[in-house]
Amino acid sequence: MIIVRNLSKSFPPDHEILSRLSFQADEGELIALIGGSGSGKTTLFRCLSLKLTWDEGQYIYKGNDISGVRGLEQFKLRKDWAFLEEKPNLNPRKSALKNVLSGLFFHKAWWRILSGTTSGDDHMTAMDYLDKVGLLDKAHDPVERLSGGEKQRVAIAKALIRGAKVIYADEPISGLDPEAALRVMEDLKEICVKDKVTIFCSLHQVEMAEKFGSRIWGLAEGRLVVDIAGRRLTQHEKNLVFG
Ligand SMILES: Nc1ncnc2c1ncn2[C@@H]1O[C@H](COP(=O)(O)OP(=O)(O)OP(=O)(O)O)[C@@H](O)[C@H]1O
Repeated sequence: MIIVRNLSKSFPPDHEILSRLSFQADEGELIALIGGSGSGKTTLFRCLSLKLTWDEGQYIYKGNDISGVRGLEQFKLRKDWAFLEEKPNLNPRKSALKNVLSGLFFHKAWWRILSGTTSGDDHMTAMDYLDKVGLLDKAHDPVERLSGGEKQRVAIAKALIRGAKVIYADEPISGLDPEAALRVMEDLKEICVKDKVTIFCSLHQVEMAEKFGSRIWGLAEGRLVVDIAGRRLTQHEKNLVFG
């Protein structure tokens, strides 16, 4: 589904962050990305979601070479992708339901956008996605009253209602208590398996990567030093990633 060859990215004046990365990611995979602080995990996700331009490299998505796409083509592609930030990008004063529905903005008829109305079908679909992430009973609560893990799960439901085929989750469980972290990871895993969404998930906790990753990538000094099927890492592999 995604093939990348020789992706490089530097920041001025001469700070190379990603160095000739090559990999493949298939539909329905949960790729757990581990690496020390500053190893380039966020930069990699921002490059893959075309939020950052690439210095070099070839990018194949669903069989099409999208290296260097711009403008409308880039906009269309980005509709396939969702970016989950460590602090979810939600409107705190609006309800969980309204936040999920806002994911449909680009799918709505113009008159519904202007009138601020929602169809019954959209409403039911949003409720279905909230149910999927276990938040049906919080649908009408303002997001500012939800816990960190619940906010993250609202963001997941919003990504799903948009029809995201690929989700970049940048440290989605950072700062969550163990139980909330587990629930977020279980939701992400389930949508990989059931909805065949491909998820890239950066994590600081190696055990979470081992438990949930169908693949584990390790990034160190701009290079992909580990690329294995999900399992316990050997001490040697941990040393490669964390030094
Ligand atoms: N816009 C930018 N301009 C210059 N340098 C940047 C920019 N964005 C990131 N960097 C640098 O790139 C390096 C990698 O940053 P990045 O945020 O990708 O790392 P990370 O692995 O996600 O780190 P962490 O785990 O701490 O979040 C860091 O040294 C950072 O300072």
